Amino acid sequence: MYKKSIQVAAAAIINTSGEVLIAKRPDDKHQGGKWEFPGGKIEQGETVLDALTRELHEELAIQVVTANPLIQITYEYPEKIVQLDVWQVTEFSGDPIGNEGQSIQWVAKTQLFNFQFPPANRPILQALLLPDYYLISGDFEDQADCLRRVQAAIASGIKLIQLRTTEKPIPLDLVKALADYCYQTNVQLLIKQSNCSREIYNLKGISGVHLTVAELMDCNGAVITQYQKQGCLVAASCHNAEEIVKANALALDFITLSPIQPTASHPGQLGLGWKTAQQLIKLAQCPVYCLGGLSSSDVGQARQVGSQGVAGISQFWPS
Ligand SMILES: Nc1nc2c([nH]c(=O)n2[C@@H]2O[C@H](COP(=O)(O)OP(=O)(O)OP(=O)(O)O)[C@@H](O)[C@H]2O)c(=O)[nH]1
Ligand SMILES: [Mg+2]
Repeated sequence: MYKKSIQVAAAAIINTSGEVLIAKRPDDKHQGGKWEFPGGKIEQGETVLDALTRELHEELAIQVVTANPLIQITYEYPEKIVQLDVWQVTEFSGDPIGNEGQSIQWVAKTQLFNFQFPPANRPILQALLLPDYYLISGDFEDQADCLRRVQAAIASGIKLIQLRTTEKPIPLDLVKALADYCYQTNVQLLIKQSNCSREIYNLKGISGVHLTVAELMDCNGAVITQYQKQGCLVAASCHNAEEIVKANALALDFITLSPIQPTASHPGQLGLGWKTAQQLIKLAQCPVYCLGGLSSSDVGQARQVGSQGVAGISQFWPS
């Protein structure tokens, strides 16, 4: 059956306290009664930013001053396909009002999950909550050294960490020490599924699991649902379209895409380059971190091609 596809510009408007503005959709509209990020259909001849500016003026009586791309999501509803181009609006003039009679509310980012949004919106909430950098742990000498490096990384502003070790299983003492520290500092710690036992995911301070590409391709939805029901984030490493399609089917919370540039750790392997990366990121229905041969100075470029930011080991792991 032919399904109509519509292009929509939507805004995560953020105030100086870091809260996000949400609005309630009228009961008689598609996904009526649910909360949304204000916005609407892109009209013929409009750029996304034109449409966003027009819609926010119509719906909220504000004028956009600064807006940057956040995430693009394509979602297939039973009756239509919606392509949402979501931008973050960090500066605007005027005081937002429900100009079409709709309720509006400022909400702390961490409270967004308590509101009912259309099903297309789940990745948008993740994109708002995830930071620009994803640290993948590198080599360390012993447990104390690992903890020291993680602490230094957190002190430098890192908020999301994947513990990657070659030891299987990861020593429980180490995981507990790291999880404790991450819990205290409000940092999200992900563990590789392959090298730990299930009980680890019940530890306070463990935020989720990162799947290798082999685990991703081998995985079924029931396993993922079980993790997500426990409140765990599920991430995976992807390198091509096939793997991204699998990550989409499993509704993962985020992925890494690599290698963007050639790296010393994979000699002889070409990088995807930014152009191919951009196409692959568009295909992904969750936030994507660019990985491989990048440094913190690449975060602007990474966001320009639609990704969440940059992941890395060598540039981010303290010595
Ligand atoms: N604005 C907005 N639309 C969303 C979100 N999530 C989501 O699935 N949608 C869907 O995207 C489409 C956007 O349409 P809209 O109703 O806002 O369009 P519009 O402002 O131009 O209004 P109109 O219906 O009067 O033309 C709807 O099908 C809506 O269900 C969201 O967070 N914000
Ligand atoms: Mg609208």
